[in-house]
Amino acid sequence: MWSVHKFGGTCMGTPQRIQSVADIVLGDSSERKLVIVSAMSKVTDMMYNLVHKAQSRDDSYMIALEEVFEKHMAAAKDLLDGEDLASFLSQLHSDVSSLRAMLSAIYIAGHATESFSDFVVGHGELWSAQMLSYAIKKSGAPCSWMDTREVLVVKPSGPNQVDPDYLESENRLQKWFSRQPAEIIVATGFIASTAENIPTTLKRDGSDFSAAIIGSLVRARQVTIWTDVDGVFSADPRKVSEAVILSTLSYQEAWEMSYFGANVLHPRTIIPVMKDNIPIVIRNMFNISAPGTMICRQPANDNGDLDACVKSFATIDNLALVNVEGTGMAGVPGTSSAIFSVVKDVGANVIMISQASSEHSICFAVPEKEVAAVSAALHVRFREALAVGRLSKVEVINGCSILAAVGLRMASTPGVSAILFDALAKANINVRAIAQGCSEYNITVVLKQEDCVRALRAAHSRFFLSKTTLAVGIIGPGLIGGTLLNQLKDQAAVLKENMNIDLRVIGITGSSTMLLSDTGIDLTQWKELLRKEAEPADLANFVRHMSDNHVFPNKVLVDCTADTSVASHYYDWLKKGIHVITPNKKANSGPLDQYLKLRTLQRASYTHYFYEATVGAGLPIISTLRGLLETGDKILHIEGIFSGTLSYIFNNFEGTRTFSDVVAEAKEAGYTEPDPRDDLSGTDVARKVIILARESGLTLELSDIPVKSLVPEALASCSSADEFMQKLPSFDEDWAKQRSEAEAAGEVLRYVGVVDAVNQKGQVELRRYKRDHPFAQLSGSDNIIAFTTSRYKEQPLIVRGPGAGAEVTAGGVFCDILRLASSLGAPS
Ligand SMILES: NC(=O)C1=CN([C@@H]2O[C@H](COP(=O)(O)OP(=O)(O)OC[C@H]3O[C@@H](n4cnc5c(N)ncnc54)[C@H](O)[C@@H]3O)[C@@H](O)[C@H]2O)C=CC1
Ligand SMILES: N[C@@H](CC=O)C(=O)O
Ligand code: NA
Repeated sequence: MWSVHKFGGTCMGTPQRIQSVADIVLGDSSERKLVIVSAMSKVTDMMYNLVHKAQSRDDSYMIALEEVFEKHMAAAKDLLDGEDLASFLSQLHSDVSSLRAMLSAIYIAGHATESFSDFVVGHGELWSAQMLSYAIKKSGAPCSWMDTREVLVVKPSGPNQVDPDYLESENRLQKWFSRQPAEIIVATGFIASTAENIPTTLKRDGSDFSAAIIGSLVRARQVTIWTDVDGVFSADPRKVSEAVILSTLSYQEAWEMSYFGANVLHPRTIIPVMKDNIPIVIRNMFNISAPGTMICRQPANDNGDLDACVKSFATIDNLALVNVEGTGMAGVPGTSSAIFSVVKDVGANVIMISQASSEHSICFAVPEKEVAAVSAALHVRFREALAVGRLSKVEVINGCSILAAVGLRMASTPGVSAILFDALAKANINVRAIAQGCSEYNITVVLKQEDCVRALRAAHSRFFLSKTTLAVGIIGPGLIGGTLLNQLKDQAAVLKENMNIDLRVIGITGSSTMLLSDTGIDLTQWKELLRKEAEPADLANFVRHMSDNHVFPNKVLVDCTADTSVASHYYDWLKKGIHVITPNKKANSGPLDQYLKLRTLQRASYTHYFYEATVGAGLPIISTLRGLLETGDKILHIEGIFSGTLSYIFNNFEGTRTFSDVVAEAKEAGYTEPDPRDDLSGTDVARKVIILARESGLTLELSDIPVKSLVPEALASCSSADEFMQKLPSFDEDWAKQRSEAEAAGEVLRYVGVVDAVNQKGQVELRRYKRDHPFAQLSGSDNIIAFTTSRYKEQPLIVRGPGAGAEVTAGGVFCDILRLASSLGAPS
């Protein structure tokens, strides 16, 4: 069976590319191959220019012809050698001499007929086909070249348009094959002849049309059109960076899309293969690994998914709507015919039409540059109807664009238009007019031109992005925020590949600068970008940037600060539909009424609020507690070491080491709060106790928790964390004394927090434990949390492990992001 390939001018642009084309052809294992080629890139223009020069009596056509000759001679010398080169060059010489003679005749006459011109121009294809066939023969494969003017017969069918004569062409082709039975045939694209054997061309449809006609004549298995793009995109990639290459398209879909200027074939080129159900594949010769887009009758990826019904989106700008309105139109046959005959007389092209069934108005879109003439002509034609009020107005609305959704399977699938209009509504886009024919392949909406790209992105993302695409905004790229960004950078591709979770950080804000992106910041250089390309930080603008983004369906703000004022906004963000994730303890340990309001909103909405890292960093503390409560267990008592910093300090405050040294180490290791006094004062532990108490149903305020502070009174009023750290050594002796007293009693110091659910109390204190107590066995920044519950009564449920530090905390926040993705529908 035949396989047909077509290579355009870009693919044949240089000798190296012609060699690659030969390699591609040789790599196709089909039984027989027919390869259609265009002229080398720019050659067709050069040839038209020769004719133009000659007929305008410009004798530089001679030099221009010489350039054409040189170009092909140089390419052939690069590509071929020996006898092949010699015979190609001799043919080239003889062709150029006859061209010289013909151009000279054109020069003298000052005129070229269309067939003269077609004869000259067609040489580009004759030469490229011969060069390629020699290049293929070089490898030993049997290959002939075909001058398609000998077989392809066409007749003019309109201005700049021809129709193939299939019967005659097939007869001639069979005769040609009987003379030349080679396995590989390289044929000239674009050129053909009339029934009277006069050279002509396929006009604007060019070599793609040749490939489709010949594909149909030989009943090819497949026609592959090689170009320089990976295939057909779901939307113009210059406008929608998320656009994807479509793996399959139906003939009708390709048709619809080509109308909108998508990089697909001209509709006429599809007709010849369509009648025989021959698939056309569009592939990139510069990226052989890309599978391309297959255009065929029955697209394969029919997975029944509603979202997959729309194949692509396209837009047309610079349109105007004309609205003809009036009570006198309803039920009067001939009104629309009168309107459109006026439009036809003006020569304007109607791009869409819409009329509601009440028939009181009819509106249609025309190119903006044609609307003045259309409007003037309508006013003249309907002067009387307007004067007596049968028509109330002929209105022009300039500055419009069309957005069209194309997809064969939209037909008879309920809900597709609902999704489209919902996406537009969410992006706050006003639709001015709508049209959908009953074939249902295309839904067209007219909107304001300035809204068009936004509308395109909103609609495209709704249908093409995975449901679990999450736009992420990071607030506070400090130790935890920065580590999280790096973890996201390292894991994003894996998540996308394995779980279909697409995480895009579209904003990062610190306290002085912020970095915004509509589609996703390059995380490999976020630090550098934040330094170089950032703008002054403004939290309100940052949040607006998130909520105004209509590319991504789901958004999450991750608060990695320790700031109370940032935490005070969670309620508003959740109200806006933005999910919130945080390791910041301020919201959950702040005023009880605000906490309860936040949690009530969270419960009532489908917007999520996750905060696992607020207690025990990445350790599963909140989730464990939730699991117990939600399955009906009853919390009696929670006791533990909740501070990574204080755990580290007392685990390492041994021997000759001073207390202040160990505190400095904990700070250096990233365990402390931004201000280490929050740890030493016990406030951080008290906040965690409050968070767990409230999670367990207790209604306590932070001030209800008695706390033993380890901050010496004299240092409580230090103006900065640095001053505090500098003055801390003066208290080392007091600490050494407390430690030796405990040691003398065979005990260690441990700073613990307690939730007493039975008595509705909480407590934070420095206790002494015997050396064999589990709390005395910890190391590093370990936290240990023991849950005593109705089910875990004899032996508590214990969670233990590092409870502070950049990697484990950021990991805990990351886990919450994935928990969010999973509640949005990500696979498990
Ligand atoms: N370090 C740890 O092991 C753990 C930390 N956490 C929590 O993580 C959060 C972050 O801690 P770190 O990263 O260690 O602190 P950090 O001080 O290194 O980072 C905080 C960042 O937030 C920025 N920031 C402060 N206010 C801001 C505002 N209003 N807007 C924008 N940015 C602002 C700061 O400039 C800084 O870059 C804290 O809430 C802390 O309690 C939770 C569990 C463990
Ligand atoms: N500073 C905190 C960090 C975790 O919440 C701690 O030391 O535990
Ligand atoms: Na945790």
